[in-house]
Amino acid sequence: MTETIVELRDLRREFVVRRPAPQLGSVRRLPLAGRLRRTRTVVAAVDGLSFDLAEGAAVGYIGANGAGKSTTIKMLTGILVPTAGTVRTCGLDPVRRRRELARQIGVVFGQRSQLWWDLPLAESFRALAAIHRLPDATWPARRDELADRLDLGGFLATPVRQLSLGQRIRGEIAAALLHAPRLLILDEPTIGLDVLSKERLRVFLSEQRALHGTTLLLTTHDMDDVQRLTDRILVVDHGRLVYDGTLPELAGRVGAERVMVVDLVEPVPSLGPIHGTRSVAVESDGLRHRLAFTPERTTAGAILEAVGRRGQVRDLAIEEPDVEDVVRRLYLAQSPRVSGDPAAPPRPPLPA
Ligand SMILES: Nc1ncnc2c1ncn2[C@@H]1O[C@H](COP(=O)(O)OP(=O)(O)OP(=O)(O)O)[C@@H](O)[C@H]1O
Repeated sequence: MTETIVELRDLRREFVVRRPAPQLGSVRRLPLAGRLRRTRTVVAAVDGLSFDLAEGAAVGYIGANGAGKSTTIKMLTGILVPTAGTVRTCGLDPVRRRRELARQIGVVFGQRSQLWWDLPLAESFRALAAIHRLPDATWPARRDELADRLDLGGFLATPVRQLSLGQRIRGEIAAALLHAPRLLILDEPTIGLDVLSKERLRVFLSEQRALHGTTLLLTTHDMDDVQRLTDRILVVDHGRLVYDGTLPELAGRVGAERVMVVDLVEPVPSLGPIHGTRSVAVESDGLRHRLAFTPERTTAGAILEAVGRRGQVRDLAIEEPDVEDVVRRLYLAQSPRVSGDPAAPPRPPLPA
């Protein structure tokens, strides 16, 4: 049976903020503070989250800026104490058993470093091996494997402050994996990386998962990361879970369309109505047609057959829905507060 590696129940974390204007999110007013008469408000950064992660899963944790992703990660890893609710990571209370937990998880915050800035990368690895009490007989081989897979061999003697961003992030990931954690949490790991570095990192993470069964929890604004690395997404909005399922299911649910691009042998200015489709564009004087459709209303096969009756098809491609657009649609459908009513209660989550 698959083990549950992360378990959240009604998890809540509040922050007290002082500002004059009412804000988005779940807000409870406290008495006015001092003579400045500034309003003290309590913001629920995480507002009653419940979900489980199964060991071996790869999960994208996504949401807009300020949705509560980092706050959740901090509670999962024992950095922040929850205001209410419970969290268990690897079966442990992350705050009370933070040290024990540290041996079972690896965490990478894209914008913060766990490496020693002035030490060569190799020395950081040595220090981490000592902290995790890794046996001398095994950890150097693990380091070498990671250095090889992450292309770090040439930088082991370089002080961390002299590494490029991409080299440092690879170093951070090697450091987080040195002790072979069961759970790897990545908070915006590819932020600021160029296209090639992002791609290399994704290949590496997929390999690690396949080789070691490492559970992956990823927060990112990069939807390519989500698409390439995860098989389940959790979408959070104002500290609440608004979707739990797969990306294709979500695309279907919010009515996101696929687009069939058909190239014809001879130009046809208009294909006329084709059941279940909408003409998005006619290009190259009628040689290329773009037809939007949802899998609920018709199939690619049926469209192709209908197009074939109107002209000879030379080539075709199907463009999947833009993931950013899918998530944007979910946000708009889900949260009336996004469209300007701060007091409106959030709608219940879409069922998975
Ligand atoms: N220490 C803090 N004090 C006050 N408010 C905080 C604090 N940390 C977070 N918040 C607030 O809690 C909310 C959630 O923040 P959080 O950093 O978890 O969001 P996020 O989803 O990780 O955003 P981003 O994608 O921008 O990193 C925000 O409104 C933020 O301003």
